[in-house]
Amino acid sequence: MSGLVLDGVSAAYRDTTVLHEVRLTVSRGELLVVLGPSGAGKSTVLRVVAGLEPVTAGRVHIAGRDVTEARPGRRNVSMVFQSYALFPHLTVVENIAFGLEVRDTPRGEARQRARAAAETVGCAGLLDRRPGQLSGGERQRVALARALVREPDVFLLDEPLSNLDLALRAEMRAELRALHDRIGATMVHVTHDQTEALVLADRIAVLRDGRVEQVGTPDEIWRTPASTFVARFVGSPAMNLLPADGPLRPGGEAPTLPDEPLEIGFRPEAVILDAAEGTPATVDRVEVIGEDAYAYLTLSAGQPVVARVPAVRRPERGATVRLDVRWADTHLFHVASGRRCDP
Ligand SMILES: Nc1ncnc2c1ncn2[C@@H]1O[C@H](COP(=O)(O)OP(=O)(O)OP(=O)(O)O)[C@@H](O)[C@H]1O
Repeated sequence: MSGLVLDGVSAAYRDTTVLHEVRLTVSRGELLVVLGPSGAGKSTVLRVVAGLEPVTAGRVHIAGRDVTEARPGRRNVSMVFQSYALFPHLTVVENIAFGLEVRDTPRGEARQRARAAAETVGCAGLLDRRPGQLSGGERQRVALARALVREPDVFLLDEPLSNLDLALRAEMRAELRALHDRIGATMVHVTHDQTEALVLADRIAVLRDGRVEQVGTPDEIWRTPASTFVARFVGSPAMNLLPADGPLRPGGEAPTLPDEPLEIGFRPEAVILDAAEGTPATVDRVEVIGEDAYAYLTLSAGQPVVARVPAVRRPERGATVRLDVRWADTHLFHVASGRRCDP
């Protein structure tokens, strides 16, 4: 059974449509990450599911129930925000229990369930503190416990890790995944961070200008990006894209190409730098990050290419190198539509 279905959902702020017929199905117990750049409409997807914004077209189903017209309080979803939105004057246990108490759960029971939720997310030692006395990571746990305690049909997480520093973010990411696996909850997690999406998700929905560009497992998104947009958005540095009739002729067995303008995509790690028969390129800049180096090159016709090489074998700035890439490591896209071409 589906945990959540968005069936052709459109939404608008005043006269501006920001979601265009979004179709998404999240299975019960699945963790779907909605990934996209700023302004793509990610938060609006969550707000529509939570009932905080009306739809202008389409239907929303939660746990098999059509909730398109239902008020937020009747949807049984919990939302976790980037800002945590904890009440500063309440203690941790009061913050967690709050949502139950306003729904008339007897106080004793609410507190007991709050303690159990705090236990689940690892903040049981903080129950009597107030939010001002907590670190960012601890506040995040409390916000998660508060969402958890209501046993919602769907968890909606809006960039919940983006206020944390890099190390804590990686740690909380792993914990969030473990929490998901433990409680088997249906979750929709919004982020613009592709690493977070690749690590966390069962499936990723890439959103662009209010439209779903591709939905797939992290592996599918990485290995068979459906468009140049997805290809460039997922991966850092971004995938290289060159005209197929340009100077770079990949090596190995060539596919039969359709007779229309195409782009060849290949990731920085697919570039071979010291190929005997390769295409000449100039090294503009080299960045070393630990064991890896990224060489920023320009081909003779002026196109930029990024190559990842072991730091110990990095070329010198200003040097001329010969680069190659194997057909097997390339992706093809139609220039006109930007969509993937699988010849
Ligand atoms: N209350 C509002 N009134 C008018 N326009 C809005 C409102 N909220 C968002 N928008 C617009 O709707 C579009 C989608 O916004 P949304 O917040 O859903 O994007 P997002 O992908 O979550 O972005 P971010 O990653 O920056 O949070 C943007 O163009 C934004 O400017």
